[in-house]
Amino acid sequence: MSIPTIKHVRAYVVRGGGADYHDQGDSHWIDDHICTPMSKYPEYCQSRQSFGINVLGSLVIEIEDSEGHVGLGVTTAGEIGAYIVEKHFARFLEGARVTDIEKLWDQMFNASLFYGRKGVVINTLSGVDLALWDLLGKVREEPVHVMLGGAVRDELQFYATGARPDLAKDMGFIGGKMPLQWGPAHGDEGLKKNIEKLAEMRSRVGDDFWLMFDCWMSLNVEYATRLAHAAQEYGLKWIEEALPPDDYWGYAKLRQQVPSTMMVTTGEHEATRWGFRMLMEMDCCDLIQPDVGWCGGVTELLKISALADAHGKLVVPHGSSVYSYHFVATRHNSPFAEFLMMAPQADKVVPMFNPLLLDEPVPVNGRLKISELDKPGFGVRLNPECKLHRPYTH
Ligand SMILES: C[C@H](O)[C@H](O)CC(=O)C(=O)O
Ligand SMILES: [Mg+2]
Repeated sequence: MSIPTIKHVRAYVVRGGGADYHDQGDSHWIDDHICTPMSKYPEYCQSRQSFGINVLGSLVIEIEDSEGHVGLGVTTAGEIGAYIVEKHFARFLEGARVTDIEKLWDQMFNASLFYGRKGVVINTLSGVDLALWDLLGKVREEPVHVMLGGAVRDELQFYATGARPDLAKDMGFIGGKMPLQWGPAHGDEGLKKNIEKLAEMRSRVGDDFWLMFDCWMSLNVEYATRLAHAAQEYGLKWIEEALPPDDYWGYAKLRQQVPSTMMVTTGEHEATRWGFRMLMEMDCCDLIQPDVGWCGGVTELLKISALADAHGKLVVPHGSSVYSYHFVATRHNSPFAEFLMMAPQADKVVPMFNPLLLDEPVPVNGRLKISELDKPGFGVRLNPECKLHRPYTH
């Protein structure tokens, strides 16, 4: 039997939505006064785009094999990522067999260790890894979830992230995660407004619908503890990413201090098995949220998930649409998935990577049948109407 080899690697940049889902137009809930570590500067408080949350843009990676199959991966890494793929990672990929995913991951990681480890370099590596899994699926004519061992359930169930949990409930989701709007810089008055918002949502959705706060790295232990206790009365299910990702010590303390009925979650800005090992061994949280496009790709997520399983932690990946769904379908310790509401008013279901991908499945009534994922690879293709820019070649 002959195994195809990788012939060409190409990296493109695209603006406006896609993998960089913060790169939206005006009047979008995702850029409307969300609390961040930059909120202490009044000039960067109202809009995350004002401090550059959308500065990277989407990175699109195509990996073509000797038989003409093309694997596609996308992530948030823009032009920096395109440079790394073309000028550095391509040397390992071209000429390798399409099955060499584990070895290629190791080579890309170790070769970039001196400037990488986390952040945009691992985002880039993740995007390449997704393209490799997509390519292998196309060669084998199998969905990624089949290659990962097969689905353990018939359908996925989703909670929604957005400004309108009440509308998410009407759309069939099991819960709604709201961005926190006020942080320590806004004092007691801000904390009161956060709780008022939660109370209002609780009154709209009733007792049984999950409500969560996404704090996007912006609090400190003291504030997060006070917020958690004040939110207990309104049944907050979890407090997410309350602290900066490097504050493992703070997370460990916070987890001890929140009400016992409330989960502490984090991990969307964490990367690799070593980063997650810190979160787990220090008992920082109850549920981890790796983003498959940022944590090291599917190859690394499998290791992170096995580690989490052994520590009794749930794994509910951050966003990332089909790239998460194929994984969540196959894991017992990933009982549900996230859906990020990309409609500007969070009032309807729009594909998360809109407009970049075609054939991207979306939840219907808060659920997605695994059979919707039964296509080779990740089952999505590039929208030809999106303008791709290839800033570097090799
Ligand atoms: C809403 C959050 O601030 C962020 O944009 C998305 C996120 O952290 C999540 O989906 O989780
Ligand atoms: Mg989050």
